[in-house]
Amino acid sequence: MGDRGPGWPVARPGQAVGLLGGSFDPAHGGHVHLTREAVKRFGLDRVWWLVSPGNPLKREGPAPLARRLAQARAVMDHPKVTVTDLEARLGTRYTAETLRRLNDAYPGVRFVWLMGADNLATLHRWDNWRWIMRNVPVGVLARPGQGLAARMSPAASAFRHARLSPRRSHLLPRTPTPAWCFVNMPMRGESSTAIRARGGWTR
Ligand SMILES: Nc1ncnc2c1ncn2[C@@H]1O[C@H](COP(=O)(O)OP(=O)(O)OP(=O)(O)O)[C@@H](O)[C@H]1O
Ligand SMILES: O=C(O)c1ccc[n+]([C@@H]2O[C@H](COP(=O)([O-])O)[C@@H](O)[C@H]2O)c1
Repeated sequence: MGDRGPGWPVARPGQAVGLLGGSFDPAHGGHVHLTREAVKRFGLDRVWWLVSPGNPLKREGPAPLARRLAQARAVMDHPKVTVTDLEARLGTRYTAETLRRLNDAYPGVRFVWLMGADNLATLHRWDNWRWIMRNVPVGVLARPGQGLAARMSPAASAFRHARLSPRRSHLLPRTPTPAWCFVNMPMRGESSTAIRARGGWTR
């Protein structure tokens, strides 16, 4: 089974596992809400929060990984959700590389990449973003003020043909790739930037 080591999360072949990558600097109610909605709407068996060693596009480094992990675990308490430092264990920062490695390490597991609408709007700046869209189902969840930018984004245009209707969102983990689905949900305005700005978290 690939190169899994101790402390790695568990998943069985056939299970649908959502991956929410993020800086979580800090984690907040918006992440929790996104995760609960994603479980319901995409029919996920598990969600793993991949607490990033550092977003390759962000100039300023985040708070230390151990502190972000501990805070995320305190915020997210759900039997289907695991908060993990898998990317640090793998030595990856780029999502495409993480996904390749996880597909090798967990054969038969149906991974779904999860993200808020703001990330779809800038996905075309990510390393190997077309590979991600072609090889992994992507579930996008609404975020305040980001709907138009996401729908008009280069990634949404390039993969227009691969968009799954939100009415069929629960089929996403089993839909042949490329496949992505944008679902609306009651929106939550929390952001890590806002929390840091009001002094609720220091790096
Ligand atoms: N309130 C929210 N609603 C929907 N999605 C969200 C929300 N907050 C974060 N996300 C999504 O969660 C993932 C991880 O987000 P991240 O850890 O960067 O939090 P953030 O609040 O966006 O942080 P920052 O403000 O520092 O950029 C991203 O895909 C992001 O789009
Ligand atoms: O692979 C890339 O090029 C890439 C560029 C920017 C962001 N990402 C990933 O996107 C996820 C969200 O990042 P963030 O900092 O907005 O929380 C996180 O898993 C990052 O590693 C990935």
